[in-house]
Amino acid sequence: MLLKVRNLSKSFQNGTKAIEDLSFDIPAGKITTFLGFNGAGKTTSLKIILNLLLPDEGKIYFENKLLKNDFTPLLKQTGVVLESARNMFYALTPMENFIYWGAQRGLNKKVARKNGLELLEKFDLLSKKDTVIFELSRGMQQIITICCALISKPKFLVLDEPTLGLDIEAVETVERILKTLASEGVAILLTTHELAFAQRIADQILLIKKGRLIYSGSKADCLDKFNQEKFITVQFSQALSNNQRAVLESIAKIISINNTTYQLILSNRKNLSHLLKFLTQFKLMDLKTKNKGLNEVVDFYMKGKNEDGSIKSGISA
Ligand SMILES: Nc1ncnc2c1ncn2[C@@H]1O[C@H](COP(=O)(O)OP(=O)(O)OP(=O)(O)O)[C@@H](O)[C@H]1O
Repeated sequence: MLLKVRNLSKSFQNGTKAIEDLSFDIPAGKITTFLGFNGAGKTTSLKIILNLLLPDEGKIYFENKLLKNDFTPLLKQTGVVLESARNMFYALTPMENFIYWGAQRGLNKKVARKNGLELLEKFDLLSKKDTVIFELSRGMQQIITICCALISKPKFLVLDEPTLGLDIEAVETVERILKTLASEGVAILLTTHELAFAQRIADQILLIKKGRLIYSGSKADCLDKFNQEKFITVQFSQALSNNQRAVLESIAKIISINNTTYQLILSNRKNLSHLLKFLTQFKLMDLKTKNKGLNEVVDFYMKGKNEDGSIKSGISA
């Protein structure tokens, strides 16, 4: 495991308990997405990991070594993109920024230039190497920010709200870049409020509520467990008889009927073949199934409700 966080807690002087007893792992080659409402404790956690803030309690292990007072082994291998404009010098070109940020990381000009050129080429921005940052689009600026964070080829990349203010195309580019980096073995930890982006990009999810971790695990497991119940909408060509309805009800729960359209919940996947067999005797006008996404998962945990407003399914955190 690249990074292990154990029992992290932090309160501020004004009495705010920002995080409490957080434990999680950040593996290499995966994108871990930190989700939670404003004030949940995401930035505080990132700051502690980056040694910008001291925890009251807790331990951090990097490559299985406990970091005590010296975070250098972690910081040397970490690139950071914070949610602000302070990641770059806007009056300088990408190449000048690479040389500056490279020097901060102990790289000489030649190596910084070489690494910078490689990154620009990889992310299709070679033609902008000598354009001042001010003159680049917001999306390009964000890519250059990520390149600056990657200048010394770190194993770990931390990004706070990397898609904030970006248009769809730029979000897609950031997504492609982060997925490429993860496939090359970089461990990525990012915060985001954009759940559709998180759903596309996350391998792992950390869900934090009022400073406490309420879900930690793979996105696939999380969605799979959450989708044990299948939501199915069937439109028949004509209304069902009472008998037919009773048979349908013995297979799936009918949650609403609108003319010939039935909304069903199938809580047991074994009943799927029974349902399909039942449906083959009818002329169907439409059939839809809907999987719950991360937005429903977050709603369930954060607001305590699920799709139909009740709390009756989900996973235990
Ligand atoms: N320096 C500080 N002094 C006092 N309280 C703070 C300080 N920094 C953060 N907090 C409080 O700690 C809690 C967690 O804040 P944090 O910034 O970590 O949340 P967040 O999840 O990153 O929120 P956002 O999504 O808005 O960035 C909040 O209640 C916040 O007001």
